[in-house]
Amino acid sequence: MRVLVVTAVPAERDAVTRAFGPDVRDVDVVAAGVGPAAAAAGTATALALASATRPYGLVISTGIGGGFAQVAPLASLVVADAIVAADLGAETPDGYLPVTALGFGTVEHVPPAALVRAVADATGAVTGTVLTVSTVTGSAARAAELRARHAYAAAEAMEGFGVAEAAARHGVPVLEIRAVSNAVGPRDRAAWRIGQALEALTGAFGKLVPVLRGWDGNDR
Ligand SMILES: O=C(O)c1cccc(C(=O)CC[C@H]2O[C@@H](n3cnc4c(=O)[nH]cnc43)[C@H](O)[C@@H]2O)c1
Repeated sequence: MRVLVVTAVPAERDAVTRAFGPDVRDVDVVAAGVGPAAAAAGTATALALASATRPYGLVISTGIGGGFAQVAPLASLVVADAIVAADLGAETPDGYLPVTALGFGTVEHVPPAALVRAVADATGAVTGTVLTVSTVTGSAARAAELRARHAYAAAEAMEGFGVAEAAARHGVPVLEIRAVSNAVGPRDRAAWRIGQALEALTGAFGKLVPVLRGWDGNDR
């Protein structure tokens, strides 16, 4: 099965490809850019091009991400059992409403449960909701607001929902795997551990190859 791995930046792409030996041929890794729009555009382009020759059987959104400290500490791994757009909606006097409450589109994509379990078992990743935002959370109040709205939120990043939307448009299942570089909350760049997170990403993908090869595409 052909697999497309989508990261935001080249450093994440390189961390993934470092995990692969010369025998790994059916995995393509692209750095599509930061944020949901760039991720969706890059993923949709790659899927469309491949559909004319050898379509992809799976898309994986991956990279560094913020961890909700209660469940995902620094350098830990998170695999999404739900990929949720956390700021796609409207601000109202009664609080935030997702676009689904306004009668539009979707705010959640659900990866194949059997594959999520296999990835978690193989990598030791925590399983939970990964939130996609367009603005990195920068305060404890915002982190608490997100956790109150998404009780199973484990991580926050900026690309997963965009990748998942493109994958859904092409009928391809999606995963999101994040390596925690920082805690979701007050902005403290000195506390970010991007290098350690990239090392964890390489370690995770080194363990994923047999899982991906063994997955038959069924969600059970
Ligand atoms: O606060 C800052 O100045 C700052 C310092 C370093 C990186 C950033 C980013 O905006 C990184 C966004 C990039 O990395 C992913 N990412 C990593 N941690 C988080 C997070 O806590 N919330 C959302 N996204 C995060 C994201 O997927 C982007 O690709 C800012």
